[in-house]
Amino acid sequence: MNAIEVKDLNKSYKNGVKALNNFNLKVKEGETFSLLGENGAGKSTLIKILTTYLEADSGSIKIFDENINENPIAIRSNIACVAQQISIDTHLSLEENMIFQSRLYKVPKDIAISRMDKLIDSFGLKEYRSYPVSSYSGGVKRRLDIALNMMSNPKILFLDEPTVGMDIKSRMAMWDMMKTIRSDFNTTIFLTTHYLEEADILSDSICIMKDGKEIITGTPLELRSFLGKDTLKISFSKGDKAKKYIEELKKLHPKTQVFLKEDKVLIDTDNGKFDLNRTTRFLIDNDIPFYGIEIGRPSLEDVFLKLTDKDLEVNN
Ligand SMILES: Nc1ncnc2c1ncn2[C@@H]1O[C@H](COP(=O)(O)OP(=O)(O)OP(=O)(O)O)[C@@H](O)[C@H]1O
Repeated sequence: MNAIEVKDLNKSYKNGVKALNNFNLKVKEGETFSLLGENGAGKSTLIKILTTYLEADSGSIKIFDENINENPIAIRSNIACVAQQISIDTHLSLEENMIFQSRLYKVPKDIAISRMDKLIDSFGLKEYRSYPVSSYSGGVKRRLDIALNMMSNPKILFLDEPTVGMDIKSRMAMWDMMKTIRSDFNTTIFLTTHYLEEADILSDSICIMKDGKEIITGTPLELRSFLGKDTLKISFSKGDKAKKYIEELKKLHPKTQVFLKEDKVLIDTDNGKFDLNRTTRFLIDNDIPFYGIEIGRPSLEDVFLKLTDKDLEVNN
């Protein structure tokens, strides 16, 4: 079943900006879905519409097969949205916040207590249970905020850039938490992030959007294979050495893209193994002092940069 199904969604603001332009999307139940796009692509507008804070101009949205406009109150009780600004009361402890939240959602007391225990246990938050939330770091506060939002047992959890500005240790703790939400609670996660590595690690599906349109949706593997090519990477001791030899490498690979990235020359290739062999031979035969040569698959970042390139036509 689809948790979310969006068809031909349009939204323009009063200033004339068309934030969503015939946007389409499907998110499957139980998956972790990441929405990627440059600043201004329309991600926040979409989340605001999906969480019923904003109305679209046209198009349709179904959340678990229910039309969002027909019963927004029922929809709201099935979703939770954690924005970048935390909603947890920092004067209270996590436990006090959770009990308060359960009352807001009219969760019976015994269910609320067992749910709270399970959440605290699953997320490894015991040490943060009883002290005021204000006593913890920003990264911990954000994890507590997510735990709090899980008290209503949402079917879909929207996370808007949950790790922005965090150090790597806090980000990894947050990733563990998201993996636990998926595995222990079967909650569908709808994530926006600017960190491609994060989307790659966590997502079942990724949608890249640009100018209010979906450009591509697929698994991280499918997106990577979109470029369909290997990249040959030749490392030099310094950037100026790479610069010195790039012209010769361009002559060896006249039909593909050969470009400089710091102290490396990168070459797109359709036949990695063949080009690896002949390029290595060329470097050795011509006494070119390289450090190393390797072939690799394009990263998600390569795909993202290619697809969101300002000069690229969007054909949907
Ligand atoms: N309230 C508003 N009034 C007018 N224009 C708006 C409003 N909110 C957003 N926009 C415009 O709509 C477009 C999409 O904005 P949106 O915030 O949805 O993008 P985003 O992908 O979330 O960007 P970011 O990654 O920077 O948060 C942008 O051009 C933005 O300037």
